[in-house]
Amino acid sequence: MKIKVGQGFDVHGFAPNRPLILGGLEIPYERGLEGHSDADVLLHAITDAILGAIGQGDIGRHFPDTDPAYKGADSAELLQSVWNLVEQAGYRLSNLDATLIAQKPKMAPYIPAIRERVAALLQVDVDDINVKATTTEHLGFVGREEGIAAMAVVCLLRGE
Ligand SMILES: Nc1ccn([C@@H]2O[C@H](COP(=O)(O)O)[C@@H](O)[C@H]2O)c(=O)n1
Ligand SMILES: C[C@@]1(CO)OP(=O)(O)OP(=O)(O)OC[C@H]1O
Repeated sequence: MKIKVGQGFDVHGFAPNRPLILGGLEIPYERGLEGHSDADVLLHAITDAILGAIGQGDIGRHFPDTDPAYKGADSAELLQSVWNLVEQAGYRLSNLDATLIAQKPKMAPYIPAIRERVAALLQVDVDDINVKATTTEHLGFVGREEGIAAMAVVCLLRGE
């Protein structure tokens, strides 16, 4: 059996008058994240982890932030198009683990729905998806509530 592992990391700064989109869901909060797309920092980290696992570079190579086609893009659609590459290459998901690094908002109430949403986007078992959150104990840009970071690790399998 072939095993491939990839990791992803992304950061977006907060901006006023934007919805906060995380894991493909709108999270109730007073500010959203700035970006060329919908700025879904969690799905961007997951997308980069998947691209890393299959040796296909990064999200910016596939969907450049200079391309007007991706202005306001739905990051869920970007993730699904990258997942198609995984399936075409004959890989399936072993498991995916992601961390949201946010001082605010409190993510715990939304984590189950985000897990379900990510599993649905990839058409995988929700048990193979884990999403968690941590603060930085008020330290650094996250601690100053200037933005949100996300990390993800994915493990893909091919063959028996
Ligand atoms: N934005 C966040 C950050 C954290 N949580 C939950 O709180 C727990 C404690 O976080 P610490 O950073 O103080 O270790 C963490 O394990 C998460 O369950 C959260 O819901 N939203
Ligand atoms: C998703 C893309 C493309 O719209 O734009 P952003 O929303 O700015 O996100 P980022 O994580 O900076 O990089 C990937 C981009 O190419």
